Amino acid sequence: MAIDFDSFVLTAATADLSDEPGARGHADLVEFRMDMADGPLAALKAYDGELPILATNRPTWEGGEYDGTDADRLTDLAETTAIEAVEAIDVELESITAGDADAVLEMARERDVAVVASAHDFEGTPDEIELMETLTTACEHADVGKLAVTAKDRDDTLALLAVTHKLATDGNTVATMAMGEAGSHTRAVAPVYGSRIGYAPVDPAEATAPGQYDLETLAELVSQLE
Ligand SMILES: O=C1C[C@@](O)(C(=O)O)C[C@@H](O)[C@@H]1O
Repeated sequence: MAIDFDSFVLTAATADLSDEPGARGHADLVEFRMDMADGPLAALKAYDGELPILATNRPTWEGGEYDGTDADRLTDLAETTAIEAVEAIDVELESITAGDADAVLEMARERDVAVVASAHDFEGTPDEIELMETLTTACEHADVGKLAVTAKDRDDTLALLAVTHKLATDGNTVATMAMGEAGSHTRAVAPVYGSRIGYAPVDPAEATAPGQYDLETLAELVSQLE
């Protein structure tokens, strides 16, 4: 597998691959938000940047912008695994547990592409037991289990950090972040507790989730806290 997540991977999230040169100085990986892009497969095939790619094709039902059928969405995602620069893909945990993602998972495995199984809560932060269950299930199905919640206060962020710490110290590869203003600091702090992916836009005006820092700021904060 070309990319592993054995240490923290700073990821520049974008819908425009021409952002990549601006990300090189700080990022290890580019998350290409196919669902927010025009002609995403053609853009990926034409990509000649230096950073490897994590391909994400987020549906509207998981907070993204892809509003076609799930079968088409996952077929497009599967197609990206044949592209040299694509070293990881993001698959929604809900698609995985429903059995809808079997073909894309199999393709990724065959082509040695890493899988991030992701779950999002755009409304709030479930209790610690539920966070633990969701993230554990995500870890069971993929190389990285990812959980993004929406924090309203410090109780929420602490619960997320506690679960991150528990699962990471048990040997799981996790990525966590709390969205929203109250959660911003977790983007810098969660890596200290074992989170292995941090997402940030190259251009702060183009954030892909609420509460993100820009790439340069996140790079600086994470390196200071290490
Ligand atoms: O799932 C995630 C995490 C994220 O939502 C965040 O909060 O940084 C940003 C998304 O681009 C990415 O796909």
